[in-house]
Amino acid sequence: MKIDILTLFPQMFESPFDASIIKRAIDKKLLEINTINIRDFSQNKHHTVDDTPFGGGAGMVMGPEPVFECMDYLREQRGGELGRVIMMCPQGEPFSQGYAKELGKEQHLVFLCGHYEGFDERVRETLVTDEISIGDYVLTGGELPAMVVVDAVARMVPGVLGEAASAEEDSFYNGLLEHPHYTKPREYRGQVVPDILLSGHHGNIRKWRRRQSLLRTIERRPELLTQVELTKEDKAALQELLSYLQA
Ligand SMILES: O=C(NCc1ccc(CNCc2ncc[nH]2)cc1)c1csc2nc[nH]c(=O)c12
Repeated sequence: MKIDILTLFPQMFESPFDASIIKRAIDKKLLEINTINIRDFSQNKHHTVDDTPFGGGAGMVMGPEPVFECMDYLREQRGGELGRVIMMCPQGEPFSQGYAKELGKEQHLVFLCGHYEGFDERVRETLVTDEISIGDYVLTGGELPAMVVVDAVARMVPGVLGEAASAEEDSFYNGLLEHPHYTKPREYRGQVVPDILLSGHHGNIRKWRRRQSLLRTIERRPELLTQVELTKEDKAALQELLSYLQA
């Protein structure tokens, strides 16, 4: 997968992609991430990229020229056509694991990171295929959101995660919250690991973990349960948990 990121702050992207899974994916040529400085495509002698809004009001708006010029350059670089062009913006569709899976199937993604009050509307109308928000809170720009989306999408690219992790990943898609995890030592500062996990009974361990996931989901995110297909065993466990909780 090839990823192009249009931004005013390319340097922000150096370290997050220079570590861990993403770095390995880049080294394995599964992923290529390029950043392009929108300011390099400003036509005026002061290299400005923003200006005051028509109609008045606070803040500045990112002008259309540098972005259109940059996209022309990129289109030419990429042999005439671009993949999905994703504008990061607070008004966008809320990002999700499903969205990450969908984007993980693409060969080429272009990310547009905004600043100030965002882009001139003609950018959205003409160049953008997707608009994504990473949540209902106000950040200083689109760069961190772009990093979040790139991170989640990169994990979906075949070969980026190890086989084991991706199999484990599928269990995440069952939509429940994860069960507790433990590792050595068995006892630490008086807190012990549940015996079941030391029993070696893999069937019982699987059951225990599933029940823990159900319990944790009920306690913290009950609304997730409506999207999960529950097995007979799950429903029996929930009945038991509910009767226990009501007791
Ligand atoms: O570009 C992003 N943020 C910078 C930013 C923040 C605020 C404003 C609008 N200015 C104030 C206002 N509110 C209502 C009217 N005017 C524009 C741009 C961003 C991209 S994805 C994302 N996901 C979650 N949160 C985010 O902030 C983002």
